[in-house]
Amino acid sequence: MKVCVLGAGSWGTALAILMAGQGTQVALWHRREELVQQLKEDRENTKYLPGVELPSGILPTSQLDEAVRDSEVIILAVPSHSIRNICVQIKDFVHADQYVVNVAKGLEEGTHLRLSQVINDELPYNNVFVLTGPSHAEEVAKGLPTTVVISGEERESCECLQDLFTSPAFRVYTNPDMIGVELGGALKNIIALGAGISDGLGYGDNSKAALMTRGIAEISRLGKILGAKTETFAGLAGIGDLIVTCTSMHSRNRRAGILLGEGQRLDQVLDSIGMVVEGVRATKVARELSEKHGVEMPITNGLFKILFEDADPKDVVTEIMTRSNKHEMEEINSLYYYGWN
Ligand SMILES: NC(=O)C1=CN([C@@H]2O[C@H](COP(=O)(O)OP(=O)(O)OC[C@H]3O[C@@H](n4cnc5c(N)ncnc54)[C@H](OP(=O)(O)O)[C@@H]3O)[C@@H](O)[C@H]2O)C=CC1
Ligand SMILES: O=C(CO)COP(=O)(O)O
Repeated sequence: MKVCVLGAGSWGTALAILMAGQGTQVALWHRREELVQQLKEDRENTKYLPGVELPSGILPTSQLDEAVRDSEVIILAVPSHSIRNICVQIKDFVHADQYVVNVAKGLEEGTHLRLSQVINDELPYNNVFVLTGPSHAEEVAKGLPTTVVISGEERESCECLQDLFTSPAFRVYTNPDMIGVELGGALKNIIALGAGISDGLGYGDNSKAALMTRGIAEISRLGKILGAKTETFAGLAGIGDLIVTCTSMHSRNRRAGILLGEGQRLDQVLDSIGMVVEGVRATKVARELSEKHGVEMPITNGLFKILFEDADPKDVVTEIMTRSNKHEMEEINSLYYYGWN
């Protein structure tokens, strides 16, 4: 199969390396000609993924129409806020039989749409898929064992893409729950910012475990209302991605959180990370969704106050910790289930 990857940031480049390593021909599109020239000359993405050689099967290009027209599979690897724009740019030369695979993790600001819905809006005749899960670009590019999930509406085409992406070091599972896998990928970034803040404040492993566990609880609460299967949040696209993002120094969300916890301002933090920190926009959208649907999301709410209302992270932690007492599972299952009246 011929493939194009739109977006030569860290994830687009790593996926191109993965597929080219298996003999697939990959057009790697980037919007800036100077970066394309640098990729061609050095055979390395020194800005976004330094230290990994680009296999010969990768063709860097700034010609969007050529890259798209020649491909059977189009992989969208730009940040979530650019997904609609890239679809608008390609809609005149996309064919209905081309598969579109989104690998970005986020929700659209304003509309609250999941990214597959945004893509469907602009490319209504294409089959849309999502590839997600615990997968830092730096490790995938080095061939370190990784597991992810692919989701889409048709089982057969999902399995076909499962085969395309699978390698001995990259194991792909299918999951038909598009809503769940997309929400898991988008919402874990909020909790990862929180985990970073906790680290930046000098809090310990207990605090991080609390954030991760109560984080997946609030993700599941919102996800259930939005139509996801709660089991999905116990899988790779849920707790799996949450674990990797909250614990890894590769995570831009966690690193941004650390700097915030150390007292830096959001604009300074985003400048110094220099790559997309999806959790910031996701926090805004998730907070609006939680208000719209009346779902309690104390961690997301706290993050919103830190990011957009200049709240002191320590005060936010105190506020979260001193809410009224609760049962652990009350939001998800009836207490009768546990044998209590
Ligand atoms: N990095 C990772 O490990 C993983 C990332 N993801 C997700 O993949 C998505 C992309 O992340 P990642 O590659 O890491 O991001 P990076 O910040 O590394 O790179 C983003 C790339 O997108 C380009 N870009 C930004 N806006 C536009 C636009 N409007 N049109 C065209 N190109 C644009 C940037 O170009 P320029 O250089 O010109 O600014 C840059 O090449 C995110 O949603 C992220 O959550 C998912 C799994 C793993
Ligand atoms: O989604 C990711 C890993 O699965 C990447 O996370 P960051 O954007 O926080 O680096």
